[in-house]
Amino acid sequence: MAPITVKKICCIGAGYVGGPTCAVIALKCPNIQVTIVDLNQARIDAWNSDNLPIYEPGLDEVVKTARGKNLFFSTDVDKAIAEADLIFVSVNTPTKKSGVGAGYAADLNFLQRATRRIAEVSTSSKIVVEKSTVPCRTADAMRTILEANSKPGCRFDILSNPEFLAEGTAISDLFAPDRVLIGSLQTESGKDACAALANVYANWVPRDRILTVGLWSSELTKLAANAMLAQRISSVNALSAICEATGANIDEVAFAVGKDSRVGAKFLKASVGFGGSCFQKDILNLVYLSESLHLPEVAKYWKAVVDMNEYQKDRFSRKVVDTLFNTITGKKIAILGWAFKKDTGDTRESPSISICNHFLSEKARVNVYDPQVTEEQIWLDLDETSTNEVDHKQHVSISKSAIEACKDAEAIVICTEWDEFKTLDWAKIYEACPRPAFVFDGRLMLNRAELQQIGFKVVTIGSGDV
Ligand SMILES: NC(=O)C1=CN([C@@H]2O[C@H](COP(=O)(O)OP(=O)(O)OC[C@H]3O[C@@H](n4cnc5c(N)ncnc54)[C@H](O)[C@@H]3O)[C@@H](O)[C@H]2O)C=CC1
Ligand SMILES: O=C(O)[C@H]1O[C@H](OP(=O)(O)OP(=O)(O)OC[C@H]2O[C@@H](n3ccc(=O)[nH]c3=O)[C@H](O)[C@@H]2O)[C@H](O)[C@@H](O)[C@@H]1O
Repeated sequence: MAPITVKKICCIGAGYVGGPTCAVIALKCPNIQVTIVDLNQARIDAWNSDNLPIYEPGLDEVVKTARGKNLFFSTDVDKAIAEADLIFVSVNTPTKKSGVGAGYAADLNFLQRATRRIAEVSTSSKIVVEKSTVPCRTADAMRTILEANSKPGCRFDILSNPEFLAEGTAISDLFAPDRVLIGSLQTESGKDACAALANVYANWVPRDRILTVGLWSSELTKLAANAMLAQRISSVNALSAICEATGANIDEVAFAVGKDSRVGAKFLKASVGFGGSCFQKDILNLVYLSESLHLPEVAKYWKAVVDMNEYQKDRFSRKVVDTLFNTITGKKIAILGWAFKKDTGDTRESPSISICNHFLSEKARVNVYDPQVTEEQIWLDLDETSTNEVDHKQHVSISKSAIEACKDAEAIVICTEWDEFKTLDWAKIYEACPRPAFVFDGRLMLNRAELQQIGFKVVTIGSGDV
């Protein structure tokens, strides 16, 4: 059979993954027409405007270069499916909120609806690519749905092509990925489909970085990669508690441990805990999968990574209260950073939300500043997570600058590692704070000695003295 040449791509889901990933494909493959579709009209309108729906360094330039040439954003899902020869399914797969597996299993409703739509509107054969993160063997369910609903003469080859980009560095990750992983059935047509997708990536990714494996290995690799990354953070955060109790310093410990080339230096930064839409969701998904496979010890092992993360967020919040002489009632606390990490406006599962809610339960007055997160989003996050113990509308205010947020604050709590916090005029901030003035560095990012020199009492994750 002649090799399949992909000419038209449709991406279902214009979110944090579908948008940047397929915009980069369009940029790097001028001969392929890429249409990114979504049911959410507001999101598509934003993709078609000067104000893109997500903040990601370098994304504006990519979109502006390709949009209108070979990159299109639309709500006409059916038309884009019908025209495409390859379809990425890049819809959300959140943790299930109710029913069997609630709190653990992935909710595959969006994925299944998109799959059903592909079957219903396709009049020609398609390569269907799982881009969303899914439990192992989801491709089986997709195949069953596609085959049961397809028209005569349409065949569907299903590939798994999980995405490894991290938010904040999505564009550089997509330009130069460590690897691209493609899983397929090891049948002739499965391998042909795999080769067709590999040829798309080969427009800019070196061949030796394009890994081709079996479908189930590919699906499981994505969950495994996130679980192992998160495990490193929980490990270093667990050690940070020992450091605080012994006077050891977690940055020194992590640096020395990471010098062992078998361990490696990356992803060993102690923090207030990991956030983001995926680590927790994907580990819980792995826990559920392990339990379904009657592997309770394996489930328990991975669950501990999430438990340690909850412990770290709670431990940090308690430490703030303890240090402020066991009460923060009525005290003003500045939270610097609301996004789950720097260089993104994404707040999903951000540790700042849990930490703020902890302070609110102690009836503190909280002032929040983040350079990228909108006021509307901060209120939405608090509305969604409020326990109704305290009226957050009365106790929280949102500032337009870090300096404004810190004015009159008895404690300044760094939750996100935005670069601008390093270069703030800390002496000026100190002047506007009541004494004693505390800085809680939840990201180990500030120069402790300089702050102490100014007069601040400094408390950091993973080191002993105040
Ligand atoms: N956010 C990230 O950094 C990464 C996410 N992933 C995975 O990628 C998947 C997508 O994640 P995000 O892009 O963050 O989600 P998202 O929530 O930002 O975007 C998903 C989009 O799909 C749309 N959608 C849902 N059902 C649809 C349908 N039937 N037809 C058309 N559009 C539909 C939604 O309206 C939404 O705009 C998830 O499985 C996630 O685990 C993987 C790697 C990185
Ligand atoms: O599947 C996904 O969604 C993605 O999840 C993560 O990417 P992301 O969540 O965007 O960001 P990370 O850089 O991994 O950070 C996650 C959280 O861990 C925290 N973190 C990270 C590294 C570290 O050393 N310490 C630490 O606390 C970050 O501050 C953040 O809250 C993975 O890094 C990506 O490879 C993966 O594709």
